[in-house]
Amino acid sequence: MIEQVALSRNHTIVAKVDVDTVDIDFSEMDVAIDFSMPSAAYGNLTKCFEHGVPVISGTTGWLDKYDEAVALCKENKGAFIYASNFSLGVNVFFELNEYLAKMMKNLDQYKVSMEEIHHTQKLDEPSGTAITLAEGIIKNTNYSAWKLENAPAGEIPIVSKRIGTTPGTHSIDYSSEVDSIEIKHTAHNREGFALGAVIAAEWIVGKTGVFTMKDVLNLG
Ligand SMILES: NC(=O)C1=CN([C@@H]2O[C@H](COP(=O)(O)OP(=O)(O)OC[C@H]3O[C@@H](n4cnc5c(N)ncnc54)[C@H](O)[C@@H]3O)[C@@H](O)[C@H]2O)C=CC1
Ligand SMILES: O=C(O)C1=N[C@H](C(=O)O)C[C@H](O)C1
Repeated sequence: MIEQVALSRNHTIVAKVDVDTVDIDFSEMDVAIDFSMPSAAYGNLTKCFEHGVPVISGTTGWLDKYDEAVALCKENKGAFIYASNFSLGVNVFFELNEYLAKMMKNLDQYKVSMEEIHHTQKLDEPSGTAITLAEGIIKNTNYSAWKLENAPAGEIPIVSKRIGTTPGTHSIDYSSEVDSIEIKHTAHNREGFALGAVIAAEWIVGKTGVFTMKDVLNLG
């Protein structure tokens, strides 16, 4: 999908890398896009930084090494964007989530919960997007952590479901005894993720530093 979107925007694919690729020619690359596997992402980023190639990273499930990746990028005067979700709609949804969380902060009668639904091939749970959403709530409320399923008071419960070929659905619910407020993002297909990643790749060429999709999309 990334290749298709990149070609449609008049880019050239100079290398395609998979698990069995032995030699990579970095010489013609303006930018690399990594959507691989949790266990592979950090190694792939490292190689790109060492070769002075900016990286757009969409792989989830490797963030225990995010700080190391940032340090390595800076050390090599490289350029780097990680996003748990590159779709334009989800990046607006991230902002909406934080805005709603700020308003709900002092309304103790509402309890928050989150649900994410993805295809059955997905390796990680909860989704990277759900973790970003939970972090957005934690930053703006008195919730201290998130937990899969049964969370104790003060932590955000996340329910992960794996159903068929679902591209990615995330919903956040604040419920009280008398009513509920729900916000939800539904990806209709995977094209939005690829388009956002290619837009980020176009944006980062020629820049040095560690950025986010908020920078790319100029979202306030
Ligand atoms: N940030 C975002 O917007 C999105 C993130 N993702 C994430 O991207 C990752 C990949 O997801 P999918 O495309 O659904 O998985 P997939 O399984 O369809 O594709 C992953 C590919 O990576 C390859 N691979 C394995 N080891 C590799 C290595 N060492 N170097 C390079 N490639 C390697 C696999 O052979 C496979 O072709 C997951 O972590 C997923 O959560 C997926 C969609 C959107
Ligand atoms: O694995 C996927 O498919 C997706 N992964 C990302 C995530 O973990 O949040 C983004 C999107 O939801 C699709």
